[in-house]
Amino acid sequence: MTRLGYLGPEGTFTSMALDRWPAADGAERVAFGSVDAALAALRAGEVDGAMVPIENSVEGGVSATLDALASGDPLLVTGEVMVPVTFVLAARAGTTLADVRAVGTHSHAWAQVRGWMGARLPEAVYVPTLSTAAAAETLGEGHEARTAAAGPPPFDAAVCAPAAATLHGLEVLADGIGDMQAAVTRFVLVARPGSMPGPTGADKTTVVLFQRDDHAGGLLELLEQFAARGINMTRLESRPTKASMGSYCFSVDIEGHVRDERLGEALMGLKRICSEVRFLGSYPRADRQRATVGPQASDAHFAAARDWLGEIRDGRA
Ligand SMILES: O=C(O)C(=O)Cc1ccccc1
Repeated sequence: MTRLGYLGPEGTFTSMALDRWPAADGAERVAFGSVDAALAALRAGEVDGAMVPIENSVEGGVSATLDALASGDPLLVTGEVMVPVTFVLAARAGTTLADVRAVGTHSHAWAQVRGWMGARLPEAVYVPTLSTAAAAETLGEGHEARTAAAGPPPFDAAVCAPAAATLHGLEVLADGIGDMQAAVTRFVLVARPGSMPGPTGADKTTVVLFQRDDHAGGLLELLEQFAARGINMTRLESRPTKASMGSYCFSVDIEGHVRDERLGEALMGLKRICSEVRFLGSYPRADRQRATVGPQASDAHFAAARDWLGEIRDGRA
């Protein structure tokens, strides 16, 4: 049976992403406490795939995921899932808003309820937890008994999904507390290199680019490889390589599949000018939106240009 890891426990937004992933039907779900743990288990062959958060429409990239994919044994993104995120403030029965002195949740959730917290609980102390559902679980009935934790939970309320509050028998003190009601998180299904989904016409490709050296216009040179071939970018982030202060790599999502001519040409261009190009996969877009292809950048245009060059080289033109 296929084993799929995810950032758990049950009730996280990541578990909801797995619910929406058709291939997860009938698979064994294995919860991990962190993105690093899930990806380490995948690299070690303990699971066949892992669902992890990568990007949020309010807070941006999930650094733990971007960094874990940018280094270590190669992994491939094989699909993406979008999940609308709505947050509740949940607590043990009998707790009122006035009792809440400390709030536990995942750092990405905290960043998305900052406005509500500032207005309604400005004095509340933030206690980071490994996931939103882990915070809810800590407040859940019997937690102390199950974990032999000494003393009460280190917070009075959790910011989590409504389902996590229900799962752990918590009362909802406030719902819809996200600062942006339309917040969406993007999750990716990651696998060990092997089979890659074929092109569908509505694909995304993820790469991490490492510059050869630091010089004026360096980033522009990388981006020109996409611009010159009519490739649209959907995400660009710089992340520290961690080697030294000021050393960055660029994590990029582009529209299209590595089998598309324009993408192949761009990746070859990048391979020449970068010290390393880490290919992290081509996979169908969650919204099935077809790629924007710049003028004269279709496969047919590239094929015609290659034929023309071939004729010249062969002395036929
Ligand atoms: O902690 C969770 O529930 C997660 O799945 C990570 C997360 C946290 C906040 C918004 C989206 C995903």
